[in-house]
Amino acid sequence: MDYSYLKHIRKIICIGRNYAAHIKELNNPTPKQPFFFLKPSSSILTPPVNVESIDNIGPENCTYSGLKSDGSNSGKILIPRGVKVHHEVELALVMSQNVSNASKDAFGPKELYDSISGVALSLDLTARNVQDEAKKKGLPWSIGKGFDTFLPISGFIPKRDLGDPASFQNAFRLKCEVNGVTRQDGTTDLMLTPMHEIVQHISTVMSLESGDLVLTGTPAGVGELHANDTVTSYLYHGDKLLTKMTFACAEKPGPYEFKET
Ligand SMILES: O=C([O-])CC(=O)C(=O)O
Ligand SMILES: [Mg+2]
Repeated sequence: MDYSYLKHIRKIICIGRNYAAHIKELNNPTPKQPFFFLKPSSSILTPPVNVESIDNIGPENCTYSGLKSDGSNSGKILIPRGVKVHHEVELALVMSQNVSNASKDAFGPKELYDSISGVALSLDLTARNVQDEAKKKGLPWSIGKGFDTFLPISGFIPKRDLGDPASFQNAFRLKCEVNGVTRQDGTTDLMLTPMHEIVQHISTVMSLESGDLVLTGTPAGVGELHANDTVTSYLYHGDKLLTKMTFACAEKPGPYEFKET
């Protein structure tokens, strides 16, 4: 697995509410235009070297000291005290070109395809009760989305494995299982805003730079993760499994505890 692409990230942009059934399950309003938020690169977590070793990775190793020289940062998903952590499986785009202030008529599926080097499978982990409080109080989502280990992400999948620009939008299926039970299973043809429009829109606000990641929103079925759970996600292109990743969850040691104020 190639994680070296993670060393070139300058920002991680995540689209919210891009699948109708997920909007409905959280009783959220449908956005009139795409909205997005940022996740810090310190939340990156890569899969363990082999799944058999998963039980041997202790949560004691819970301070972040940067990515390893190969771009990896393997470990467990850490559940902060008092936090309801939700899994959100998402397709991530890996940008390979700068896209700045693109206009709608000049940026279609082909331009999107030309501006990425490939994709990755990701989990936009969300501290749902922290986010709920932030929503209620009109505060930012940075805490709810940004804890360490809140961006489990796969190795790089180059675009040569991904068909042509015309079929790209509808080609993927995302799945997430917790302890062997399927929680999320959705296809990218269900996105409310297609990927070329997402990137075009983002670029009118903040320019996308080579290396940036764009997470494209989650399908329905989000749910809670607890310490000792095992979460496995899958990314398919048509019927072909592109990648699969498995993580264990553990309580996060240290001083943080969420209490609604
Ligand atoms: O937290 C949320 O519900 C927004 C979001 O990231 C998504 O829809 O993928
Ligand atoms: Mg999300």
